[in-house]
Amino acid sequence: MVVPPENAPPDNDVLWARSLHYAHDGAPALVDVSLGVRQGEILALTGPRGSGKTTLLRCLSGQLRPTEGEVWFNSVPVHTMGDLSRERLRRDRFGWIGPEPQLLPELKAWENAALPLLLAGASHRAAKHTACEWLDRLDIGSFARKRPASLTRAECQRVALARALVTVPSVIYADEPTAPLHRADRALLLRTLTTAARSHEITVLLATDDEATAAVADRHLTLVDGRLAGTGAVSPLPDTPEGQAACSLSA
Ligand SMILES: Nc1ncnc2c1ncn2[C@@H]1O[C@H](COP(=O)(O)OP(=O)(O)OP(=O)(O)O)[C@@H](O)[C@H]1O
Repeated sequence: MVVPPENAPPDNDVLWARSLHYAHDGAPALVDVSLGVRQGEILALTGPRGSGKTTLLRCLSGQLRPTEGEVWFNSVPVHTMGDLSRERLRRDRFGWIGPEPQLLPELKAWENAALPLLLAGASHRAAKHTACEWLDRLDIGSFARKRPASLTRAECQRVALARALVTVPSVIYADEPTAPLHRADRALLLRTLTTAARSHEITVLLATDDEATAAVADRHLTLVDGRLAGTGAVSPLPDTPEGQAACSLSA
């Protein structure tokens, strides 16, 4: 029998962090943050501007190495991984969408959306097919051959969402993804994100300071000055095995 190490995280959390600390140039941005997130759970990270939401997402996704503390993904330690392994993990298992679409201007919409697949070695044809399917679901299939300069900001943000979803990642980190959008565009983006998450059991960490956006989540955690300040269920969890399983916090 394999005995798990004493300090290993619980098996049933897809993402788990213990006592995270992070300082930007010596200024603390995260202080002693611990959390666990179940597969398929949509977790809202709320809190005022500057409270540490982005820093936490970046630590959990392996973009930043915490100053102290641990991050585990599917019982694998991320905080001790080398740079190459962390890059591969982010490319293959994680998706990211931020407040700005950050598309490559020289690439067409479908090429931007297909990038993670192309970088992972998928054939051009297969990557194009999958990317165009996601663009269709986001109602921008007809713009697949356009470049970002000829798209609106909202359309670019949908391309960025397609890029985050195209590998059907285990976890999507969504950092204020609706911030640049008007109400109708917000609703479509959130609906697509949550529908995809529910149907593919993708875990979503959604950082937002907008109450309406946070309301799509199963649970929320609030950060204040880099510390966890509160937690709660946003809406009743669905009456499914995934829904029943989807809640854990060790703060
Ligand atoms: N690259 C950086 N260099 C220096 N300080 C930073 C950097 N990024 C963030 N900070 C500081 O760290 C703290 C947490 O910022 P962070 O962006 O994580 O918070 P946030 O809750 O996501 O805020 P916002 O909603 O404004 O994005 C803030 O005081 C911020 O000024």
